Amino acid sequence: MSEPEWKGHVLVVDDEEDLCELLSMRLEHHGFRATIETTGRGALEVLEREIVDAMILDLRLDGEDGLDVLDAVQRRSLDLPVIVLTAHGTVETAVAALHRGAYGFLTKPFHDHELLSEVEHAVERVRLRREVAGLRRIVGDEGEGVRLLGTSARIEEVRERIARIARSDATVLLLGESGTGKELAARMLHSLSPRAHGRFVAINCGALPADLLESELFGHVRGAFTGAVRDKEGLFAAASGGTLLLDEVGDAPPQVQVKLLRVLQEREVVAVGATRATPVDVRVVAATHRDLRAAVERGTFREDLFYRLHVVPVEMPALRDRREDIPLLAELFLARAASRHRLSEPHLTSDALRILRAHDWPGNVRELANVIEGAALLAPDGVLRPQHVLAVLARAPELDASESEPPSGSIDGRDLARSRELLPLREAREAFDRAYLEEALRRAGGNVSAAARLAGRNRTDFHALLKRHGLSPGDFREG
Ligand SMILES: Nc1ncnc2c1ncn2[C@@H]1O[C@H](COP(=O)(O)OP(=O)(O)OP(=O)(O)O)[C@@H](O)[C@H]1O
Repeated sequence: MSEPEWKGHVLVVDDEEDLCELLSMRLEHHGFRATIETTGRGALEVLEREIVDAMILDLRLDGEDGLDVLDAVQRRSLDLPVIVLTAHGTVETAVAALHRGAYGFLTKPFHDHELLSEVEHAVERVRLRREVAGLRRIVGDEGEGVRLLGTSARIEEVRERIARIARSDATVLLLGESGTGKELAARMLHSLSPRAHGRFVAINCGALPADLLESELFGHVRGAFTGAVRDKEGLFAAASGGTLLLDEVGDAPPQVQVKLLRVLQEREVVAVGATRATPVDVRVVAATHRDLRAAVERGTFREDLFYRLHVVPVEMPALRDRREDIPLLAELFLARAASRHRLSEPHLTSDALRILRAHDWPGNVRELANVIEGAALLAPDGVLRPQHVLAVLARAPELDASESEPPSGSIDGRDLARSRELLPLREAREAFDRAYLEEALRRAGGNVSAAARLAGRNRTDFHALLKRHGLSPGDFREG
């Protein structure tokens, strides 16, 4: 069953439980989902695991300084509007809160309409900010999604840096693990640069044998080698006036490294078999997930090329180092999966979100997008629950191409146990059992007796288990 459409999610933090209840009832009456917390710590935990659109914070919490809580909240969620509650006659505290970044304040006692008007404005503002962060474009609109999404300080820094360096023609080196968005960053750089009207061309330097890569990059003349029956333009020429991304540059073979160095130094290319150089007008962006300095030390990467490329390095943060972006990205990838697979009312439960936040994401944003899409397909009603996420995570090795673990079709508990933030054992067991039962049903094509045999249980027991987990064998039958 999906939850009703809320206008926004408001976190109410006050040590007076009665007031919390009252506020929450009023908010819910006006279409907002409300979550109550009575301590600053509890509030921070909610922000860790859920998407919150606005927060109402009493500055006088039992044993805690509300302003400290405000600071901690802002460090964690930069864009969250916080409305502070102050007692009558403490305007100074309210002003101090505004100076420290609070969005607005309400003085007790306040009217319903004051509360609503503050909350509505705050939610509207956060929506706009998130849209500005490029969020809207990704939903059902992948082709044009050339912005790095996220509201964490880390990704905002990267976005700002890219916007700043886009104007120049300097060579940029994008560093970061696989799936962190290096190619997307390169596209964004291109689209913000004066070369945006030119072409963006990308090549993976690790995917082709040396000779072929060389002729792809620099072109060749007729007769340069057997099979070169006519002149061929290289990618440096094809990207003229635009941007060329040398992806996985750390994997470029030595003979190509020499030639790349020459292009960067001389700004001209010599096609394979040619005698004359041709000038090029290309901005070069290189990307790698390797530690290039270490490669230089090992002697597998040229030091002179390293310095040429390392003019403007940009480090793409790993997803586990900006976990606060996970809820937002997850919601967006879910919306995207739902539009692609025509799923109605997609929704992520807070328990599922907790698992997503706890996972280490070796395959970064790409892995998150894949896991969400996989889980969305497992969730018949579009509501992503822990078992759907866990079932996909359990067969995740194929998601990260750089990991060499053999793919496995089975569910194992490592993902549960590996999570930094452990689930309570009971919840983890429940989630595992459910995912296991689903997998058994899937393998048995919805046939209960066969699934029970696979699970080593008798049919009656197995039926009882299915019932307990609300699973219906019919959902797993072909067609
Ligand atoms: N911040 C982000 N916002 C939205 N989508 C993102 C973000 N980062 C990555 N993605 C998406 O994740 C996927 C992987 O990103 P991308 O291909 O740019 O990573 P990469 O670092 O170049 O990976 P690799 O090193 O494996 O080539 C893409 O579909 C990309 O659109």
